[in-house]
Amino acid sequence: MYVVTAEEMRELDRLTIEQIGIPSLVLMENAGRAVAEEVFRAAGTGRTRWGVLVGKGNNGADGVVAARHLQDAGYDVQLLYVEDPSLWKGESAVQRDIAVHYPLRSEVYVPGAVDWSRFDGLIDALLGTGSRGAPRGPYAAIIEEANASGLPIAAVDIPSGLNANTGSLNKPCIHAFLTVALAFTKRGLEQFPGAEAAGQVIVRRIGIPGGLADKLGVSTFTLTAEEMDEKQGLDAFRKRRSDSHKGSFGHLLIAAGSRTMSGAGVLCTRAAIHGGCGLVTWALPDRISGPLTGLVPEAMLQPMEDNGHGGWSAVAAEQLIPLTEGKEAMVLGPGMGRWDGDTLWMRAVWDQTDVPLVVDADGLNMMASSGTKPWPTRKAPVILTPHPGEMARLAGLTTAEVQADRIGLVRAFAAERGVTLVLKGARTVIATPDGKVYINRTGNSGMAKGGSGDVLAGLIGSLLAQGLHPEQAAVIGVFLHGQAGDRAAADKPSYALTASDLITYL
Ligand SMILES: NC(=O)C1=CN([C@@H]2O[C@H](COP(=O)(O)OP(=O)(O)OC[C@H]3O[C@@H](n4cnc5c(N)ncnc54)[C@H](O)[C@@H]3O)[C@@H](O)[C@H]2O)[C@H](O)CC1
Ligand SMILES: [K+]
Repeated sequence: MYVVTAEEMRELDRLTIEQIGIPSLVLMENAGRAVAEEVFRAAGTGRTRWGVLVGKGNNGADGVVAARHLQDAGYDVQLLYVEDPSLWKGESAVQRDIAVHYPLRSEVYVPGAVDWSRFDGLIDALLGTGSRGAPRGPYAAIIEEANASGLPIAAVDIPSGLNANTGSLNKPCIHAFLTVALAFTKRGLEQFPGAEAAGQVIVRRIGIPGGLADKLGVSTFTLTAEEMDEKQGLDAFRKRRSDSHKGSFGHLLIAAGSRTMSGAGVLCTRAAIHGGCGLVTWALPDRISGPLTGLVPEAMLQPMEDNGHGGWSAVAAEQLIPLTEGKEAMVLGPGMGRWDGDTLWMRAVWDQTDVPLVVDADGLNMMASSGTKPWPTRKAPVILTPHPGEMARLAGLTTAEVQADRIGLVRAFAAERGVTLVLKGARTVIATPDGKVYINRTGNSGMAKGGSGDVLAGLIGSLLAQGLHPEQAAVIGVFLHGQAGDRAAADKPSYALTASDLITYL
């Protein structure tokens, strides 16, 4: 599904109206009717007294249309105009006049004077994609009162106060249980904290042709299960050739684990095996290889020169590099730890190997220690899998800055570095070097635990080793990782979910 910015949405509206010739009022009628249908679906015949909070722009006008349709369906509806509607222009004025003649009951909002107990629910039609900055004046006051009322709020297009492009919340911002996104979902509805403020997001067509988004070059997407099958080839990938042997599914090299973080290597290796690749070789410091023998019996262990403490510092890059021969991909980083000179070491591996490479955890930190200057584009593809903290170090930002506009950041970073980038966290985003961004919707808070990332790195490496394109490996890996978490969370409380469960449920 396409995910648009406020600017893209405005342009799509404009093209539909001016070039296709669908009048603005027709789009608005479709929008308001869709909102009414979804509110009716959610509230049924139990909660029938609805207040509609109406702003002065087109978002408010959509709300007036919704009010008409809800009244027709038998609801008791009251418009609350946030500003004096006699000053309104354009479509808003048209809808205001229709409301007078229909008639719909209306009043102008006076701060502190609304008896909210008259309502069973509210429709937020205050601000949409035309809003700028934090809600001001009476808009701010009515949002505060509406939130404080405790009533369920259904938002038209976006919750008022949400930054539609980044998902950050202005103060104040409506907290909705339902958001009816018009024509396309918006970036801000698909990233936290916006996704939380929006509640359930339902996208409704209003007459803007879907193909127009492609024409305009919209390149941000969410992926439904159906789209995973059809567009990302997940269905085809699941069908393993019956005349296959272990050599058919690739050989993955994993460089991971050290004395205090051996589990990262175990999880990564197990996830890789469960992800379907034919062979996995796990390179690890010699001292820990003994105790771990037999823990992952399906993998081959490659003990490396030990520094005496189960660490990697004695392993020359020249010892690791030849191990990539005959491998289809490599994962580097989970639980490796850090040591003096590790950045140069990592750079040597980067420059002198030509297998597709997944860099995670300490591998990313080694890269970050060289500063923010991009490393030369590798011959073979690279997938970086940072969490927000690692991303911050790579980009020379704070974690808060990373989280403030995840989509904008990953798109720019992936393009600049020529890598596929997986920025983890609730609603993981994946950016490709050619400027596409995918937002993942699977997964849950039970996965917010140490080890989840190691599983993801191993899984993506496994998919790369099986010959998937880096974009496909990253998108399918992230999707399946979250889906495994969702299946696990259906069987046990999310508190009790473990990274090992993710592997089981793969
Ligand atoms: N034909 C169409 O274009 C369609 C649009 N749809 C709906 O329209 C909104 C976007 O409407 P727009 O008129 O561009 O803006 P808003 O209603 O979001 O904003 C109204 C108005 O509010 C003022 N304002 C802006 N920021 C603030 C603020 N922070 N505090 C207070 N006031 C603010 C400003 O003057 C704006 O003009 C879209 O979301 C859809 O709901 C329909 O979908 C149909 C097609
Ligand atoms: K709104």
